[in-house]
Amino acid sequence: MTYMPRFYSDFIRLAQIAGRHLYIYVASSSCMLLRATMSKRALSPSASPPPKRPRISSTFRPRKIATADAASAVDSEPPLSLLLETAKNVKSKVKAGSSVVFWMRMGDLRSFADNRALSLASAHAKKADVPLVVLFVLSPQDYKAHDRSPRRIDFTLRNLALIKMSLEEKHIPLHTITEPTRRVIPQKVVSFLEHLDALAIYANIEYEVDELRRDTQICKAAQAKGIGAVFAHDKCVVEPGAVLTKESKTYAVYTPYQKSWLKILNSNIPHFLENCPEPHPNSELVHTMPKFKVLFDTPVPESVLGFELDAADRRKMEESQVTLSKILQRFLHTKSRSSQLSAVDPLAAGAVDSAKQSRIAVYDAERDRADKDTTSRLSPYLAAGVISARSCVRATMPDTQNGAKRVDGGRWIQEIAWRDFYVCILAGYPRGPALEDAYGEGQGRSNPKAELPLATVESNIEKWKTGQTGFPIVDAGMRCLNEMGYLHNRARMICAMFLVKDLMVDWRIGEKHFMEKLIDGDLASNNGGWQWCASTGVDSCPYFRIFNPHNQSSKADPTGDFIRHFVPELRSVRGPDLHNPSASVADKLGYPRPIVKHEESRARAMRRFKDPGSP
Ligand SMILES: Cc1cc2nc3c(=O)[nH]c(=O)nc-3n(C[C@H](O)[C@H](O)[C@H](O)COP(=O)(O)OP(=O)(O)OC[C@H]3O[C@@H](n4cnc5c(N)ncnc54)[C@H](O)[C@@H]3O)c2cc1C
Repeated sequence: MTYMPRFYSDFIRLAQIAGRHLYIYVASSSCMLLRATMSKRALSPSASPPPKRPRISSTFRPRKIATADAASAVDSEPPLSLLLETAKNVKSKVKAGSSVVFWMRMGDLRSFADNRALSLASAHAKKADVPLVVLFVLSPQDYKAHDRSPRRIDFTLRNLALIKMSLEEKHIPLHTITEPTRRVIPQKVVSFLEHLDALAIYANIEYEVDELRRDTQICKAAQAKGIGAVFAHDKCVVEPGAVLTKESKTYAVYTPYQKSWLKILNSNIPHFLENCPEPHPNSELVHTMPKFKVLFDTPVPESVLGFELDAADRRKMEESQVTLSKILQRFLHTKSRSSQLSAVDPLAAGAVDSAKQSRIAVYDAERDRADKDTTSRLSPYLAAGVISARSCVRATMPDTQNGAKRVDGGRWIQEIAWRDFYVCILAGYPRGPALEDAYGEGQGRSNPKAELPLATVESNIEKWKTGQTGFPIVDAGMRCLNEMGYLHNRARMICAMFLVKDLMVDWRIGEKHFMEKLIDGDLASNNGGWQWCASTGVDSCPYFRIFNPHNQSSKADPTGDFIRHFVPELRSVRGPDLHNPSASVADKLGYPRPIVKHEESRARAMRRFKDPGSP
């Protein structure tokens, strides 16, 4: 029996307006969480009273694991193919209309640069000489189904508020709907299209199963009413379906995928790296048309019920205004600094330019260090679509204007390809790739009851979540995640593998916890990352590769600064003790002793992998 993963129910660049820079939310010095660039939260300038905030029904229980029936339904009708087929299949004649609607989603929060569906919608509106309207649907049930973190929701709202203002400079309204019952979203959207007498709706594709099915429904309903529906690929550099094996299948192994990805990308750079034009402004007359005028007045809500930030998180939000391109430029042109932990302000003063020693130039050698700013820290922006993956790749091609149009495929570009890879896996194997359950079906990985009482397992999970395991690198990582909503990749791997292999806990528990905390939470990457660590996913780490947290600690944090920052109990400790404190040091400093013995748990994991069901 194969494991069926979750049933996928499912900062801002405001680049330039009228010659002035708009700003993005950025990771502040204390937190990846972002604060509005204004003294007060950047909300719609509207004077309208805030709309009633809908509740998520307490009876709403999203189905997390596919049933066999649901899985075979997904297999027989792959949702992405279904949507693409439906979108092609225009049966009725597209009627005349008086607007074009672009439906912005959580993953394409950019109103100016490089948004494919937005550009297409704008071109259509201009050609038809009708106004362009931007729609955003807030769906708390979908957020619950996807374990969205309040941080990610808050980030979305703050970005939306700024996008609304920037679009208004072009006389384009952004209308926000909050819909508490997700199953009615298709009819709500189609009614909105009818109300606006829309010619067509445009959106970038969301690759999760429920979202694809929802879009297929909308597509059919819109077409039946003579409204065009266009869904564009925008999330990836090379879209799902473009990189296939010789047998026309989605790759399940990264290395050949990445080679093929690079070849295909280089074979048609103008297409894959197209810089989609900004939307054209609407005529100012749109403000005099009652149907459109009211849309300018819809405020962006300040929060979504059930996803409010707690007071501590709110306090951590700090102001910071920078252009997003600056973060990227720093990564491309300045040296990494040990004064810069992986989660502090990516734009703190003191960066030093260097062509040979820039962070991207030494990325291959340094990327696993969590005690320096070795990586780009663009993931929150990429996950929210504030920056496109295309533009990240373009930025590494400085000679493009001079005619050298090749992507070099260096290590950092390979990470962007990993992101694409996981999206392809989600789209190509929506019920999950046919992989063996690492511990054997029915062994109850969330409760390895053969050995441990449930209470012990639950207590271990709690200690892992709160960073009280007695393994400094794991605790630093988990506390960083909790405090910042962001974690360095190597630290994610160490924490994840510890949960799965040392504590023998079902990786899905960790996957959910990460999603609920991360500001860059993304189903494809998070699920892929977790399955990699659990040795269950595509091209995952071999089961016998079990990180020793102490050894990993000295590699990921050779200076010890990362641990000392996030585990204040150990701030006075120097040398190897920091990575593996003795019982007497731990007791003296009030730091917990290790909750498991790594060598024993390693041996147990090996036994269980080789012989699922063994104690
Ligand atoms: C258990 C686990 C969970 C993860 N969950 C997420 C998640 O929810 N969202 C998310 O964006 N990434 C996730 N990752 C991947 C990775 O940890 C982050 O993308 C990375 O740490 C972001 O930091 P950065 O922007 O500085 O990355 P850089 O090293 O600068 O890489 C550039 C970009 O490439 C992409 N990327 C890099 N590594 C990976 C990877 N292993 N898989 C997929 N894409 C990658 C990201 O978009 C990243 O921003 C997870 C990894 C693990 C092991």
